Amino acid sequence: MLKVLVSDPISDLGLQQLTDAADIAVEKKTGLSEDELVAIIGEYDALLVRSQTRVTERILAAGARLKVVGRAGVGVDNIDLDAATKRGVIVINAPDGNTITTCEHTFAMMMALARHIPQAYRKTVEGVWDRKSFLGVELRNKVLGVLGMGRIGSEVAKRAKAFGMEVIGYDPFLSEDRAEKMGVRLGSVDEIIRQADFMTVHTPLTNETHHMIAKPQFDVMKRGMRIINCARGGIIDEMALKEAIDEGIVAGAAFDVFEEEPPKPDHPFLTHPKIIVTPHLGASTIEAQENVAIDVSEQVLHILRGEAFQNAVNMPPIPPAVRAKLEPYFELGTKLGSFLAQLAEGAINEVQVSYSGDLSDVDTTPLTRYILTGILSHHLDKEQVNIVSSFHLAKTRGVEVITQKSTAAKGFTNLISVTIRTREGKHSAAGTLLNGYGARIVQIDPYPVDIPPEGHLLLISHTDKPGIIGRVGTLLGVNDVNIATMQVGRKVVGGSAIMVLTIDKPAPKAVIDELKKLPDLTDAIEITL
Ligand SMILES: NC(=O)c1ccc[n+]([C@@H]2O[C@H](COP(=O)([O-])OP(=O)(O)OC[C@H]3O[C@@H](n4cnc5c(N)ncnc54)[C@H](O)[C@@H]3O)[C@@H](O)[C@H]2O)c1
Ligand SMILES: O=C(O)[C@H](O)COP(=O)(O)O
Repeated sequence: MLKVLVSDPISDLGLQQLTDAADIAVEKKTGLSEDELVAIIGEYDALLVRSQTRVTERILAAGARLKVVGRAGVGVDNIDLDAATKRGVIVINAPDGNTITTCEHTFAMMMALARHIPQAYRKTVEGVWDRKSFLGVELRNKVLGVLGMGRIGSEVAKRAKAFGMEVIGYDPFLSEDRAEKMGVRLGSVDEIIRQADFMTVHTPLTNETHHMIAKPQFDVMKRGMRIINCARGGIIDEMALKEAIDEGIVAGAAFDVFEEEPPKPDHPFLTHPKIIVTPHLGASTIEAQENVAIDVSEQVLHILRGEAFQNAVNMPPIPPAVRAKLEPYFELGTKLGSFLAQLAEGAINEVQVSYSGDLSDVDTTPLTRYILTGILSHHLDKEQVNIVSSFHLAKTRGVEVITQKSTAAKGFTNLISVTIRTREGKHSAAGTLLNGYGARIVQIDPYPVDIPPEGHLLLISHTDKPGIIGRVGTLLGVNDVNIATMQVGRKVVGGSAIMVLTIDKPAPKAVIDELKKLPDLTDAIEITL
């Protein structure tokens, strides 16, 4: 008999496929401590959780029979994915089941914010009939900025149109075509903060999105904006938001999620008259809870029975012979992907990968997955992008993936060439493993180079003219940016050229901006690998 432990409140109806299965015993034990879970997890083949149970390395280590952890919801930040991967435990989630529910909560928050409903309710039930203090605003004819146009953001945009709002959306994966079909104006973060009357965030919390709305953004924000966060605490800097409200820049805010959950009792949002809050209720409807439980139960059943499954967020097995051949290239592939994602601007439409030489005689799909992981991790939630999910994520984001093979490798024994196309243009990079010398990037766009793919790189596009290297070196030196190595690549004398510097620590943004102002320099981009 296979045993499944359900350690958080999960819909009974949604679990029915598991409870009805004759070969599976489902046990519900909620509210257990880590020690209590460690003590019993050894008896179970599957563990089902929401966001309350923290699935730690200790729990995974004690799960001798554990084959799968199922998350009835989207975020897997409560599960130690690395530990699960190391122990061969598959982690799956239910990314689609709570999209509409969370979108509707966002709208509930937006309307409550526009009409001061929680504040008015409180006064009314306290016996005060106050019809003067709660003058609201209409949504109609207002501009809604949506940061993150994935599953939830897109649904919010759709509903906003029905309310007569103009929607500006920003998402690195939102193409002009898709935006046009949705009736959404494609904008930048800057355009949204300067133009929107309401702004709602629907991105994962990543290094890039952490505090993406903070003091510098509030300083230039359209006065009177109303802000909603039903995604993850930390995307908006909470303290900077409170100050912006107190200074009259922001008219009000509605938050379902917090940097620390639950927030401390003295958190200023809990008593602020212009901020409304809910306790992470975005996914809490009967329907969403049934949906996510159905999705996760179905996949757990497949996994326990050894059948094909979807929505795994960690590693799948790779045949040993293929792994032996490809493994040395996994890191190079990921770095080439990450390099290009940082270099490219705009929504990615196509990724083209070409394998030459030694690599052409095996199934390179796992390696392509690593390259895509490198590309997608730059914009999506790192915990959700891995070699299992990367193809699926690329497809759902409208990114076409094309692979080619050839036996000739331009003088190298092996060569991986990757080209990314966006609506702004295309960029390519090629890498190889040099016997005894490790990984190298050997081509960037048309320019031959020889760079180890690691650390902090500065890519400077310029015109091939005397003096430019000196000017760049002087500016960096004056600003205490130490150059470790420097290379220059060009196709023709006096034409366009590229300079690649490795620097010991990241250069401040102000220094990059200064670099861009130097004569004959066309662009400067910092890349961290
Ligand atoms: N409050 C809740 O209970 C609740 C419920 C469900 C989901 N969520 C959260 O909502 C968020 C969105 O969920 P989803 O299902 O729509 O995810 P999704 O992956 O479908 O969409 C996220 C989008 O954010 C975009 N993005 C990444 N970095 C960005 C950046 N710097 N600027 C703009 N866009 C960026 C991605 O390209 C992606 O399209 C997640 O953080 C999820 O955990 C919260
Ligand atoms: O990531 C999610 O799916 C949401 O944040 C909901 O989490 P919950 O299952 O704890 O409500």
